[in-house]
Amino acid sequence: MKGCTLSNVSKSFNLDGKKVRALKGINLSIPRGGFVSLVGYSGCGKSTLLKIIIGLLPADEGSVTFTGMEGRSGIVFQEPRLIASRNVEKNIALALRHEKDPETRKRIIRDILQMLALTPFRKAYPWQLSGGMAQRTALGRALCRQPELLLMDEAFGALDALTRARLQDELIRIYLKRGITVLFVTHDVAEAAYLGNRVLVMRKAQIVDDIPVPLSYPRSRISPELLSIQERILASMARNREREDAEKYIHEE
Ligand SMILES: Nc1ncnc2c1ncn2[C@@H]1O[C@H](COP(=O)(O)OP(=O)(O)OP(=O)(O)O)[C@@H](O)[C@H]1O
Repeated sequence: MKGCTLSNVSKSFNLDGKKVRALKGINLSIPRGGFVSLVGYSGCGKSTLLKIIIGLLPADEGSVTFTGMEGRSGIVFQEPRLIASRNVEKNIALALRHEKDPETRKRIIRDILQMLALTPFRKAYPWQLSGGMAQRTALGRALCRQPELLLMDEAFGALDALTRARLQDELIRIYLKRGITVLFVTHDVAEAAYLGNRVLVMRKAQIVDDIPVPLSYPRSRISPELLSIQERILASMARNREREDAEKYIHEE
């Protein structure tokens, strides 16, 4: 299968002298061209998983391999992380430092600005942008290196509902147009179901459920099919939360 495969990936951290297990024997296949959403309660290991895939953190055990892909990845975080002294265009250009040809660089930046409706704001500085524009700039910075795999870590989590809905639709448009592969971490079950063609549920360092979303794009946010998938995700998370509470209770006793 073409795509990104995680085999038996584990990761622990030391926190105040205690070992915290962030990932435990993760096995996961993200097919090329897939849109995978990942949900789970805070601290279950979602961000660690993304950081290992993109190479920001090494795994303690296991491997990440790309088949039929070169492995070019881009990541967008919850906060846009823009450089305050650089305007939109220059923030995006930073990701293109490796591109030696100035004409190619200009063309890529122009296309990205246009695609994300940022052209009129290309000279604006981060403090002059709305939250949505700043996040679109961060998305532009990730996209200009033409990633095959786009990793999104609660990327729309800080936006108001309307801006968030708009950016979700923009992301679907880009996903369909560019044929990229997306791994999208979110706390929002409705967002996970609306965007993904598969929703993974994580609990305590492990993936415990894999729920397909067999609906074509564009989707209705309120179709009975989508709502029933949301119910299924919520039920899976609630089941896992109950198990967690029961384990805590047994432990405390
Ligand atoms: N650099 C670090 N040092 C120590 N512990 C860490 C570090 N990074 C993560 N952890 C721990 O690893 C676990 C998983 O963290 P991670 O950030 O992956 O969770 P998450 O599911 O993304 O949480 P959230 O939804 O709140 O962002 C947590 O218990 C966290 O405290």
